[in-house]
Amino acid sequence: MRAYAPRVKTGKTFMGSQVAKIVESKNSKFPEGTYIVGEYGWKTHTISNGKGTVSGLPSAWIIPDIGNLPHSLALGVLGMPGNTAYFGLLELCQPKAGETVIVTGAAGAVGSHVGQIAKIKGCRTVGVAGSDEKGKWLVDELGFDHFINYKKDDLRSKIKEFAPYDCYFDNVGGEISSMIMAYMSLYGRISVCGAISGYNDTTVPKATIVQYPLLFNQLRMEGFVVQRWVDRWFEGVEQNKKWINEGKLKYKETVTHGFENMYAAFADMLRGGNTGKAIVKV
Ligand SMILES: NC(=O)C1=CN([C@@H]2O[C@H](COP(=O)(O)OP(=O)(O)OC[C@H]3O[C@@H](n4cnc5c(N)ncnc54)[C@H](OP(=O)(O)O)[C@@H]3O)[C@@H](O)[C@H]2O)C=CC1
Ligand SMILES: CCCCC/C=C\CC(=O)/C=C/C=C/C=C\[C@@H](O)CCCC(=O)O
Repeated sequence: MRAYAPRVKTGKTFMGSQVAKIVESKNSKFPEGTYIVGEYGWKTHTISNGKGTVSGLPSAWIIPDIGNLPHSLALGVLGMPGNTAYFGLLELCQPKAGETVIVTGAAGAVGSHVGQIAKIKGCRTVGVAGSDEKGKWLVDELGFDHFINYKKDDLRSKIKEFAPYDCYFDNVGGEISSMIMAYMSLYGRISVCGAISGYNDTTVPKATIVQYPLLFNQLRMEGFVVQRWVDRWFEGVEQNKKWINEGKLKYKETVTHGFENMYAAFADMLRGGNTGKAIVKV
């Protein structure tokens, strides 16, 4: 992925987070047998001094008591993507009951979670994703009110049909986002989470002007990286766990088996092959 390439030099381990079991320890804070989340990259085994990583997240962190839920959720709905949805939506968009929230990348780990939090908060929710199968899951199982298939539908007319939007949670950037911004309400809020539509671009794309809607509708647009809320990390995890246990928050994992299939799983995720969180089980 070209956008990330400057952070990953040739010959270095590729970035990634993992759930791991501690098999041997000389650190009493991380006893043998405990399950942790660590940002160790694409590895089968890691030797760690237990200190934080460059990202500033509380890495490695011991997975809190999650009852019978699978440990892999600490990579998704009970981990970094879950907190991205929780803080990125609630802090930046501040959705209120009765408002309309639109989210792109809606069937992914972050997007599917964002739409459900919006529903929990009493909002009308519109999801944008790349297949009708994903749309069916969003509407029939997760309770989204509307779905737009950006690969098939007449995008602008669909965006217009469900408008205006009080909140836009942007996972993809690019032209879809420019279009959505043209259909926001007065004082709408945009949380810029990601720009996956451009991560593999080889040239700097030309952009549609977003200043007009920002100006005339007096929108607020703010980017974030989830590390911003590192001090409140376990607030997010605990709240998401509570919603799962109350049956208000559902999740899906797309699981690939085998370390040797890591690259294929990663490339497939970029092409939209995953629904919910993409996991590789080693
Ligand atoms: N700011 C932050 O702190 C964080 C940001 N992120 C960002 O959030 C976004 C979602 O991450 P995550 O939930 O983990 O990933 P996802 O699980 O959503 O997987 C990526 C999805 O993106 C969609 N996609 C791929 N290419 C395009 C495109 N050209 N246009 C529209 N959609 C596309 C695909 O679904 P489809 O079938 O719908 O095309 C694919 O399944 C990413 O941009 C990621 O970088 C993630 C974590 C933290
Ligand atoms: C450097 C250019 C990147 C281009 C995309 C930028 C932002 C979007 C994005 O994907 C942000 C991701 C943020 C990730 C945050 C944390 C991870 O690095 C560590 C996760 C550790 C964990 O507990 O899971």
